[in-house]
Amino acid sequence: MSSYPQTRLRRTRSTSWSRAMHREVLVTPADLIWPLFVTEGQGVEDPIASLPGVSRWSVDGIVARAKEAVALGVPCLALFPNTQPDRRSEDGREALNPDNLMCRAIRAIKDACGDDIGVLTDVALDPYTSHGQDGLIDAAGYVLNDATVEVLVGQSLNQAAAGADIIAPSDMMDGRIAAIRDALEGHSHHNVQIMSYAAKYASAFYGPFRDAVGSRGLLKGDKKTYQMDPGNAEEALREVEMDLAEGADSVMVKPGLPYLDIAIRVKQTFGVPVFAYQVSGEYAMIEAAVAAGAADRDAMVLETLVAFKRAGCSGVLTYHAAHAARLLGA
Ligand SMILES: NCC(=O)CCC(=O)O
Ligand SMILES: [Mg+2]
Repeated sequence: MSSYPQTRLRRTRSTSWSRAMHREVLVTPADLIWPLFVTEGQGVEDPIASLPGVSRWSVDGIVARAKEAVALGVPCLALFPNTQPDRRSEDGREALNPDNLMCRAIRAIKDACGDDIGVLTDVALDPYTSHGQDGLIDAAGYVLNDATVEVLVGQSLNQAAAGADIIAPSDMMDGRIAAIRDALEGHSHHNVQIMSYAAKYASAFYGPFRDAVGSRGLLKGDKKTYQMDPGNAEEALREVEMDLAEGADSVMVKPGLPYLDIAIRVKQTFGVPVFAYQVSGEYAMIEAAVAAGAADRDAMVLETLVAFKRAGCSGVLTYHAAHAARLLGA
């Protein structure tokens, strides 16, 4: 009888096989990039209180995580060093040391896993500076753009020489992608990619990360003179456009879930590979909800990841990567 709808969208939802058949986007382990924190020592696993379930690992433990990632089908790791306080300085020069923690971790992973896994390395000075800012500062504490870019170029070459596959500048200085691309080409690192943290916002969601790399207590002030204002979206498109013109292979939006509108706009405007960083505060929110008995971790993690895919992302940096890959592989 015509009082009933001809079109019933519930029809295709009525069974599990049909839902599977009509699903528009899927998450697979290949969509995940696993951020890992490296610390000094041997056999060290150092849990991070504000990121329950996440630890800093010494280089041997990082290699074990890399092998775990390969087995799980996770294609790439993102490395962050917890630099010892006595190796931090005003100018962050430890970033240029070919034997720094980061370079030792890159070499160890590449020795153990070769091209079975990609290594993405963060370029910015905050893990190396005594003031916790991402660049060099003047007497007033202002982060200097061009002087910082020069150091970032050296940091990038240092990481590429150690075997990094993807250089990921997270500093938000202007012009650094062109400078780094030029230097990589000049040193025959033609196939070293650049994933630019193109639209990185000055966010309240980074707190646990600063604990993890040991910069929270050091940081005075904020990063609002270089990271983006959360109210801006048009500006994110300009940031992305510039970084692509300067030679970025892919771009990142960060944080993740609160900025999905930016991810989809970048994808629809430029059609390039877009990645999102589900940052430490987002991870901590999920874990806090689970600890409070308010959420089902597995369902929530997978739902957030599919949201990134729906928003056009090629992949997601997430501290839940190994857990999610296990769920997806099961
Ligand atoms: N450059 C990397 C980060 O700042 C990560 C932030 C986070 O996970 O909170
Ligand atoms: Mg920029």
